[in-house]
Amino acid sequence: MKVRIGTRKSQLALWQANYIANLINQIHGVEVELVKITTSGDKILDVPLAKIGGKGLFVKEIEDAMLKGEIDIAVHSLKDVPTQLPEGLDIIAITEREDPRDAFLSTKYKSLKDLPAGAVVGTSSLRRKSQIMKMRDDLIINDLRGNVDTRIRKLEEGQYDAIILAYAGLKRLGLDSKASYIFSPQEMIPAVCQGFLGIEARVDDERIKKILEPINNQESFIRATAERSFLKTLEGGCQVPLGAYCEIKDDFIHITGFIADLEGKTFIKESLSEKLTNINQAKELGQRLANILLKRGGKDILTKIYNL
Ligand SMILES: NCc1[nH]cc(CCC(=O)O)c1CC(=O)O
Repeated sequence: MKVRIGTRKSQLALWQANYIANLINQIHGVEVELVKITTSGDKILDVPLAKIGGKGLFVKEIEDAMLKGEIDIAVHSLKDVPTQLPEGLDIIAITEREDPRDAFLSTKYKSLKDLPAGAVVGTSSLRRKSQIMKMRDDLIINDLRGNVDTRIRKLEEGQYDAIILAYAGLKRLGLDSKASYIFSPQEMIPAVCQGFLGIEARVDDERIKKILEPINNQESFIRATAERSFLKTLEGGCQVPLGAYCEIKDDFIHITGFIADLEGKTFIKESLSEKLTNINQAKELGQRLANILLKRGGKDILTKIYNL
C-alpha cells in the first residue's frame, strides 16, 4: 500500500515533501505519491501575514484532506504549524534540524551593519522586524510576502535594499550563495522550530506510525517540544513578535526566548539551562521560560496586541 503525502505547491514545500518521500522509499521500499494542495495562505498573497491573523493558514486544507483520508501524511516546515492541532492529528516525526539561522540578502550590502540610514529592508515577520529595529532603529522595514523565489526576485528587482530569509529554506533550494550574511541565533533569535520538518499524521494510523519511526530524530523532537511549548504558553501566532531557540549540548538543555512589542520599545529576553533528563522536562522548560516572559511584561504586550 502506497503512502500519500499532502504538500503545498511551492518549490520549498515540494523539495521538503520529496525529501521525506525519498527517505520513506529508501527505508521501506514502499511507493510514495505526492498530492499537491493549495492552502488559503497560498491564495492570499497581498496581505501582510500578521494582519490575516488566523493561525495555520498554510496547513488547514492539508489537514482537512488528511482527516478525510485523502492523504496519509503531511510534510510541513514545523515553524508554520500551529501548536494546537485538530483532534485526531499529531506531529509524529521531526527530522534532524537544518540550519536554524536567519540570512541577510542584499545585492549591494554585506550585512545589516553596512546598510545606510533609511535603507529599506523587506520582511513580513514581526520577529525579524523587532530584532532588526533593536539593532538598527534607522531603517525602513517594509512588508515582503511570497515564496522564497518570489522574495528574492523582489530584492533583485530593486524593491528592497535587503531582505531576511531563513537560511534553511535557501539551503534546501540550493540558494545559499544568495546570503551575504548569516545572523547567529544570539543576534537574531530564530522562529520557533525554524529548520525542522514536521510530519503530521492521523494518531490512529499504526501503519504510518511504524513507517515514520526511523525518520524521527529524538534530539530534534526534544528541542522542538521545548520551543513549541514556549509558543503554546504564550498563545503566540505570527501576530506577535517572538522567537525561541533550544539547543542540547553536553547533556544540558538550553533555551532562549524573547517577546517584543509592535512599537519596538519593549524587548524581553530570557534564557534557561539545566541538565537534560527527559522529554517532559523540555515541555516544562518551554512553559517556564514563557511564564517568566509573561511576568516580565509579556502579558501586557499580548493584551495590547489582542485588543487591536
Ligand atoms: N514562513 C515561510 C517559511 N516557512 C519555512 C521557511 C524556511 C524553512 C524552515 O524554516 O524550515 C520559510 C521561509 C522563510 O521564512 O524564509
